[in-house]
Order: sequence, then C-alpha cells, then structure tokens
Amino acid sequence: TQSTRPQRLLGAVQKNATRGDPRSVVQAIDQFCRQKEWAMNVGDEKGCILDSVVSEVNPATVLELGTYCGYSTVRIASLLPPHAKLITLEFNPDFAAIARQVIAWAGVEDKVHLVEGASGDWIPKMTEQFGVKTFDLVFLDHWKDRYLPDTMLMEECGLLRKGSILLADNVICPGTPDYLEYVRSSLRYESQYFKSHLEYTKVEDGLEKSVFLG
Ligand SMILES: O=C(NCCCOCn1ccc2cnccc21)c1cc(-c2ccc(F)cc2)cc(O)c1O
Ligand SMILES: [Mg+2]
Repeated sequence: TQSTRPQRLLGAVQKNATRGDPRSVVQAIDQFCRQKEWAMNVGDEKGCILDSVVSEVNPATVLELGTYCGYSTVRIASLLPPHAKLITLEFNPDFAAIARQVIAWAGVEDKVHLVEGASGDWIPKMTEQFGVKTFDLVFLDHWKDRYLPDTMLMEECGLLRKGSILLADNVICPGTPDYLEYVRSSLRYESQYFKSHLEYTKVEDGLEKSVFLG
C-alpha cells in the first residue's frame, strides 16, 4: 500500500536526524520539504521568526492550534524553559500519530501534550483538563477560517491575560482576512505583521503577532 506524505516525512527524520536533537529534526524536515516534497510546516524562514517570538516571550504555557507533523511543535518545545508546557491540538488522527513520533524522536515529549480533536470542543475544556489558567503564547496554524472564532472563544473562556501573545501563521497565504481585520482594528490588541514567504516557496506570506491588552 502507498505511504502518505507525513509517513515519508517521518522516514526522513528517522533516517537523517539524530535522536534527542530537536534542531537536527527541524533541519531534516526542511531538507525533505525543499528537496523531495513540499509540506505545510511553518518552514525555516517563518520558523526563525517563530523562534525569535518564543525566545522573547519565554512562555510557561503555550497553545498550538494545528500540529500537523510536529515541526513547529519541536521548534517551540526546544526553546522552552524546563517546566514549561506546550499543548498542541491536532484534528487529523493520522497527522497526530506521525507528530507523536516526530516529537519523540526530537526528545521533547516531556514538554508537549498532544491532544486530538477540534479547537471549538477543546478550548472550553483547557482549564479543567490541563489546569491551564491562561496561555502566555498561542500559535495559530489550523483551519484558517477558525482563527477568528477561536480567538473570540479564548477571550470568552478567559484563556488570555494582559500580555498574552497570539502568533498566527498564513495570514496572507492561504490568508485569514477576517482574523487580520479583527486583531488590527480591535482596541484590545496591539498587532504587528512579519512579512515572509510561504514555506519553501517565493510566494508572499507572513506571521501576525498580536498582544492581548486585557
Ligand atoms: O491548511 C493549513 N493548515 C491547517 C491544516 C488543517 O488543520 C486542521 N486542524 C488542526 C488542528 C485543528 C483543531 N481544530 C480544528 C481544525 C484543526 C495550511 C495550508 C497551507 C497551504 C498554503 C498554500 C497552498 F497552496 C496549500 C496549502 C500552508 C500552511 O502553512 C498551512 O498551515
Ligand atoms: Mg501554516
């Protein structure tokens, strides 16, 4: 039977990356996606912007919406302080199964809690299920038409505090126009656009960083 792209990506990690070395896992995935098959990881160019935001925020609690194969999960987890927690949500069970193995290969499983399900169902349960009061950083990288409703849901559930950072991928390509309009016009957010490119291509894309003002 045919393998899937995530399965082939995992194979490239197991072949080319060193167990327990998150940076080598990131490099192996980027090499696979540049040389073999494109895949929707945040990628190396936007990944550097992600790294700088994570390092600046130095978060104790992180929520990632959209795990896919775990590329950004590994990038973020490798930069977290010792007792920090990263909760990552993945809707597709096949993607989640691959991501668990990529995360384990990188040796960051102790910092990561991968949850399978839909953001609309899980966001209201974050506090009771994981004991998280608020998130210091949220990385939005799931269905592009869910960025806005889920941001409003996080506000309603009290998961954002004064200073919480939202970092959104793909605000240009595929695009999240309603989300961009909201965070850029709302008096409750201070937003900044980081111009970049769609992973592994020359197409414009970028990350939007928005600080919740409370
Ligand atoms: O679609 C994308 N990502 C989302 C995956 C599903 O996410 C579903 N999903 C994951 C948790 C989760 C929780 N609740 C609901 C849905 C939930 C995505 C797409 C592209 C892209 C750009 C140009 C193209 F020509 C084709 C594709 C690039 C990206 O960087 C992306 O991130
Ligand atoms: Mg993305």
